[in-house]
Amino acid sequence: MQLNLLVVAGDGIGPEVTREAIAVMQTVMNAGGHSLAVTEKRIGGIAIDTDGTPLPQDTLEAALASDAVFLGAVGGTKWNALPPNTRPEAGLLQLRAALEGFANLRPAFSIAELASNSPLKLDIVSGADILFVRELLGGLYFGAPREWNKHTGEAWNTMRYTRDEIIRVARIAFELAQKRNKKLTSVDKANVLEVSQLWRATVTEVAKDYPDVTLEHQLVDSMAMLIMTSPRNYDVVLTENLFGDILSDESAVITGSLGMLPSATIGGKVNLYEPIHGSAPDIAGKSIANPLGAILTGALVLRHSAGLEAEAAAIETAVRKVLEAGYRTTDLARGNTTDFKVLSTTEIGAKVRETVAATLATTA
Ligand SMILES: NC(=O)c1ccc[n+]([C@@H]2O[C@H](COP(=O)([O-])OP(=O)(O)OC[C@H]3O[C@@H](n4cnc5c(N)ncnc54)[C@H](O)[C@@H]3O)[C@@H](O)[C@H]2O)c1
Ligand SMILES: CC(C)[C@H](C(=O)O)[C@@H](O)C(=O)O
Ligand SMILES: [Mg+2]
Repeated sequence: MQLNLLVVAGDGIGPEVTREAIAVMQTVMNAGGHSLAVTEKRIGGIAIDTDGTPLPQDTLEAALASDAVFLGAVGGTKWNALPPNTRPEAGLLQLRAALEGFANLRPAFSIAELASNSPLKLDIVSGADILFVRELLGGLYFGAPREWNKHTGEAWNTMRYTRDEIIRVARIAFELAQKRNKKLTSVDKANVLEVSQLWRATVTEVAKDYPDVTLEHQLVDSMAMLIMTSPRNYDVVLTENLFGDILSDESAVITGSLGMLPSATIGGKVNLYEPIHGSAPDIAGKSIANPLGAILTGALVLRHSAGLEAEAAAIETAVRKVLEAGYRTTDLARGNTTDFKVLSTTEIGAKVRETVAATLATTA
């Protein structure tokens, strides 16, 4: 098969980690007689600098014409003073809205080889495997009115959801729970917010169609604590947009680094794939960024947009084998340094490619 992938690498470490992810995908697809046709376009700060807008029209058109979109990261200190609607991040939000994907799947898992990387105790993280389903097109991110009134010194945003927006993302979460451990935890703030009361009532109603899935509701503040104290209690976790943004970064603590976690956004016209981390201005340009989250995002592209399950699994296995062999990026290099070898972004990417190629050659 041929997959037409639009790559928008963006800013900071975005291009560094994206390069490695695409190279791994190319290796795997070529080995299986498939082809990955890559088109590259600008988004974010780099697009502001060259085109005067964070989402140029030709990027948007190429995205809508592609089979899938892969985004590295956007943003950086250079553009921090801009108002929200012209910042690099606005380009990403416009792209998400245009592609219409509303279910952002964010796995957060413990990897045995990295368990000692987590500040959490081994017996707490070991075996944890959570799938966040984060609603991506609603809530405070897109609700109107929104404004910072400089004259009155007031600012406001609107957390808004419709019943239909909640139903469609809840259905995806329940269907995923059916294929996993049949447990769904819905996160809200229903003790304070009307929008959360609607969320809870609607999810409870949708649950009637999925009697094999156990539904529980959890308030977001206590959930932030429970995810750290008992991550193994959770299977699929359904959240509105902002709660999912926060809880998924927090859950990177289970894995040991924000640089490890992938995401896939489904349900719209074209799927969008992004590692969950940002442009990491503090480490950009040093070739020390961890590309494994981006590489695992590549596995999600193959699984959800190319139907290549075995190839996706081969990438995930290769990442584990590279860690098992003791290779680490700087963010993962905690503990006794004689136990592992620290590699650069490009070096660890090459290790994943070698490993996946060797695995595919033996299984061919
Ligand atoms: N999808 C995206 O494009 C996206 C996501 C999050 C943040 N951002 C943007 O990124 C910029 C920086 O935000 P931030 O600093 O709050 O978050 P960040 O995710 O960029 O970085 C947080 C911390 O994690 C580290 N980190 C992140 N990814 C890493 C990786 N792959 N390897 C090693 N270490 C890694 C960074 O060095 C930093 O110390 C902001 O402009 C923000 O808006 C973009
Ligand atoms: C950059 C920003 C718009 C984005 C978000 O808040 O969704 C990021 O934090 C993420 O997690 O993908
Ligand atoms: Mg985030």
